[in-house]
Amino acid sequence: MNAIEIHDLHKGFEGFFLKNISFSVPQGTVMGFVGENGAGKSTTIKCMLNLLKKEYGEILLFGKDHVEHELSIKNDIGVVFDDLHVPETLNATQLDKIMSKVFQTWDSGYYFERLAQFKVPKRKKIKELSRGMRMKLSIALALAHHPKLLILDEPTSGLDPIIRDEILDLFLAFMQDETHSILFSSHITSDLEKIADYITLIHNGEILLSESKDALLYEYGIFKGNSEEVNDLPKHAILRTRPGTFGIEALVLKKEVNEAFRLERPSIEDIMLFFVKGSV
Ligand SMILES: Nc1ncnc2c1ncn2[C@@H]1O[C@H](COP(=O)(O)OP(=O)(O)OP(=O)(O)O)[C@@H](O)[C@H]1O
Repeated sequence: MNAIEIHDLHKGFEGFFLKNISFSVPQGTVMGFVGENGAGKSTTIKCMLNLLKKEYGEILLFGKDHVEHELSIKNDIGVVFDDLHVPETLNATQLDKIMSKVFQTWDSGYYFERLAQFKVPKRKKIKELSRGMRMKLSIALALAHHPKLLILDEPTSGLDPIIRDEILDLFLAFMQDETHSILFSSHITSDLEKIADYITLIHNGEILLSESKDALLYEYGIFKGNSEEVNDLPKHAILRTRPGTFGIEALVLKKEVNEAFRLERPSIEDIMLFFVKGSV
């Protein structure tokens, strides 16, 4: 089963359109959702959560229509945005009381364990917490009703590498249950390299690719050379080219290229740059 299935989603603002957005997140997997600023990641996520009304298309969460079954679906989802959107004068203990009324499955024990693990003070007002602490609190809030799906919109942005690592470990622990799934929107491609099973790249409101991370990292290669050398590559093997430091760089399908060509392994960031900035 797919935890998330999006077919042909359209949503427009003045000067920006999400067009034909289609991708799926199989249950038990982590989807990295990557794209530059303003590419449409948050808009897609807000449409999924029905915080923005879609214009057209189908969104299924756990196989059910996301609007028709909104209430039951939301019990099984934990959401983290890039900041904590709750009244700033509350503290973590007061939030526990509120959330226990919102979710029948709210687990105060688990919530306070996470706060202790993350050293988030229980009685300090939210406006007095550092950005890292607010994000950790946000993640504890998203997890403590034991959701099956986490929807994370830039949960690690602006955090230092040590806190990011702790947070990624928490997500990896969440994924120990095979029925759990994560949609993880991020600019930080190294985080996605660590945690994602699949990568979906969105650019200017359109999906440019949605593939398994291993396929991307092992089936693609980068060839660096001058224009004559790049011309010697089989045309059908070249996905994108872009100017390099000493000539041209080509993103190629490894299996279509003779072993005589020395290829480098791409990172997710390389692949993103080739697809967004390279030429076909
Ligand atoms: N409520 C809105 N009204 C009008 N335009 C909007 C609204 N929300 C988003 N947009 C526009 O839609 C485009 C996509 O924004 P979105 O926030 O989805 O991008 P993003 O990929 O999440 O970017 P970032 O990584 O910077 O968060 C932007 O041009 C933005 O200005």
